[in-house]
Amino acid sequence: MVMTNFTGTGIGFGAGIGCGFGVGWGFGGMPLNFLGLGVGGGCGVGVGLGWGFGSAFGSQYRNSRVTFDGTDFINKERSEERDLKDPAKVAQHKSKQDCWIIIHGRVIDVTKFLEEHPGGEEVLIESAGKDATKEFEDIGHSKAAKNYILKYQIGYLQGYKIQDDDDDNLFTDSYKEPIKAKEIEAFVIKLNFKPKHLVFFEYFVPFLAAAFFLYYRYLNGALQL
Ligand code: HEM
Repeated sequence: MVMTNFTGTGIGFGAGIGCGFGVGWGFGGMPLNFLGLGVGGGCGVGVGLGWGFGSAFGSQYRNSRVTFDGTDFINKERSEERDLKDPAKVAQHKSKQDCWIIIHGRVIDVTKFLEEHPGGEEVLIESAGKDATKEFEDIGHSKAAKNYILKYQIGYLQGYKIQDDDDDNLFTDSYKEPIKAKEIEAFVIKLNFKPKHLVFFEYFVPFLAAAFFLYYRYLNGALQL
């Protein structure tokens, strides 16, 4: 789970004066956004429910699934698994129920991809637990196939040497700068970043609006006495 800032229209409880506009602090945006600050229109004096106009700023709950450099990281735990794999350990995953293969030094868990593979599951199972770089390249797989490799990659093979003759940038570039778990964490932390002025809007302005409203009610009462 990560928190991100959002902007969007929203519904909020707002204090309105007369038949005019009021400032509200409530829910904004979809889905599951909260603490939004919006401007709402409402009739009458008092606290009412108003539809937000314009922009609302706030915090948003979102799933921790992030896409980075073309790769989906389902969650933090999975990104931490992107470590170096011992070849002996890889070799143990050689069944249909648990099928890992190595392509260009990347360890890929293709168990969930077996049925989806256009070339059939048999060829993948035959190479299970082993390096299938040659077989993979012999077919002349497309860029889409290489993206699948990034998607299902769970780590790198221990002791694998970066090869200068990798002829595809998709792989060569990533080898030179493999994505490490720490970088992913930093990426997520950046998503959390909330500018100071948003904090001001979220907390100070609603209290200010409430204070104005109470002052207005107080003046009204005082004048009637
Ligand atoms: C042992 C290694 C592999 C062999 C021998 C192999 C074999 C094949 C063959 C024969 C085809 C052609 C099917 C056809 O056109 O009828 C194919 C297509 C395909 N394979 Fe593989 N494959 C291997 C590994 C992989 C891996 C690891 C992935 C991705 C994780 C993958 C993804 C694809 C995709 C997406 C296609 C569709 C055509 C394309 O986009 O290139 N394959 N494969």
